[in-house]
Amino acid sequence: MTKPLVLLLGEIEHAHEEWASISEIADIIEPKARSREEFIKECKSGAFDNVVATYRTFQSVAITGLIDEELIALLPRSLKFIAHNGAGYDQIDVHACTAHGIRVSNVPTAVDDATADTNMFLILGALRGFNTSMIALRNGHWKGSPPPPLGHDPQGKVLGILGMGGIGRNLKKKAEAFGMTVQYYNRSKLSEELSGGAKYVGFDELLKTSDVLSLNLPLNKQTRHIISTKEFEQMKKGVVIVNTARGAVMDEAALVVALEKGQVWSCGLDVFEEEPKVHAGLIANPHVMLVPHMGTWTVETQTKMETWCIDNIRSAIEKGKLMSPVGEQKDI
Ligand SMILES: O=CC(=O)O
Repeated sequence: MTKPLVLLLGEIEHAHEEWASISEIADIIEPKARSREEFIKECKSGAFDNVVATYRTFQSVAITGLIDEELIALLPRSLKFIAHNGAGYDQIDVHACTAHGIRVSNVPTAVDDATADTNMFLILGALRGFNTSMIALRNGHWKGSPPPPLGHDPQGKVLGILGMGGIGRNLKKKAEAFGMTVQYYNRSKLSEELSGGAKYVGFDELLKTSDVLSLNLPLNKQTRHIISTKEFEQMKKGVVIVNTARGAVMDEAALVVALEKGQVWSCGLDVFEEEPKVHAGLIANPHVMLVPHMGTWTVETQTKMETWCIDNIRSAIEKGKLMSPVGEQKDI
C-alpha cells in the first residue's frame, strides 16, 4: 500500500528520531526550489501532487514566501494539513486555507518559557539601560563617557501585558518574581485561575497606567500597528516598551519618534517589522536593547517545538486531524 505523502518545508534540526518515525507512516518529499518563483514552478509542474500534509518552519518563508492566497491556490488539492513549527502563524493566510479546506496548526505552550525569559531579559535590560555601557565596554570606554543615566528597578513598577496568552501568562509569573505588579488587556477577560489574579484593564487604561508595556499578542489584521503615534501619546512619559511578539504590531517609525521625544524612555525588541531589516533609528539609538528574533532560540525549546509540530503531522496522518489547530479553526 502506498504511504501518504508529506512535504517538508524547512529543516528538522533536533528531533531527528521523532521525524524518522514519520517516515514509517509516510513518504517524505522536499522541494528543490530555492526561491518563491522556483517553488511556484515546482507546484505547477505537479511535483507536490498527492501531498496530504506539510511541515513548515518559520525560516522556510525564504523559499516559499508567504503562504498566501496565490500560493494556496497553487498547492495540490490533496493538501489537507499545514503544520507550522512556531507559535505565531502570521505567515499563513488561515482564512484562505479554510476556504480551500486546509487545516492549520501551530505550536503553542512549548515556546512559552523561552519567549517569556527573553521578554524578562529585555524588560530588565531596557529598564536598567544596560545596552549603552555594554557597547562602551567593548569599545574600550568602560561605562562610557559620560556614563549613562541611572537605570530603574523593576520592583514596584506596573507591567502592562497586552495579550494574555501562554507567553503573557508565563511572563506574569516571572515579572512578579522581580517585584512587578501585573495588569493586562486581552480581547476577553481571563478566569481568575488563568490570569493568576492579574488586574484586567481596558486597552486605554493599560496604555495610560503601565510603567512597562509588554506586547504579547499575535499579529493579524486587527493587531497590525495596534501601537502607533496615538497610543504612544497616551502612555506615561518615560514608559519602557518590550516586544517579543511580532514587529508589525507596533509602528516602528512612530516608535523611533516616540524614543527621540523621550515619550518612550527605552525599549527592548526581539522582533521587527521587516526582518531581517531593522529601522535605522533603532540601530542608531544605543539605549535600546535589540535582539535578532531569538525568543525561542534554545536547544531545549527548539527540540520541544519540532517534536510538537511532528506530533501534529502524526495526528493528521493517523487520525485525520491536527493536535493543536490554530484559534481560527478550533470550531471547525
Ligand atoms: O517567533 C516565534 C514563534 O512564533 O514561535
